[in-house]
Amino acid sequence: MKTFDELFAELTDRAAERPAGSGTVAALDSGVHTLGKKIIEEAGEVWLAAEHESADAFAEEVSQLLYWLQVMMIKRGVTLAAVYRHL
Ligand SMILES: N=c1c2ncn([C@@H]3O[C@H](COP(=O)(O)OP(=O)(O)OP(=O)(O)O)[C@@H](O)[C@H]3O)c2ncn1[C@@H]1O[C@H](COP(=O)(O)O)[C@@H](O)[C@H]1O
Repeated sequence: MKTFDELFAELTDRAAERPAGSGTVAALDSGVHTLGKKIIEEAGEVWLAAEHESADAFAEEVSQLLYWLQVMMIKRGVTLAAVYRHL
């Protein structure tokens, strides 16, 4: 288990070190347009899970949406602090 901030740190390392086989590296290389479509897809899955699935299945979909949002943040060079400023 990891926190939101811990995942962001891990993904930031992946972006810097670019280890072979990292799905995050491949996702970053796919570009903002592709990442945007993935975020929309995952958001849809969150919505459907909220309406039709268990709490645990819903939580899993939320975790995936958070992952893809973090990948987009890293792609755009946006830090957690920049986001937290708006909360
Ligand atoms: N938390 C995640 C995470 N959440 C979601 N995903 C990706 O998002 C996809 C979402 O699954 P779906 O079922 O919606 O999509 P799918 O249709 O099965 O998958 P696709 O065919 O669309 O890729 C997963 O298949 C993963 O590719 C994640 N990929 C990685 N992580 C974590 O990120 C860290 C770095 O991972 P790597 O870069 O792969 O080393 C590790 O701690 C991982 O656990």
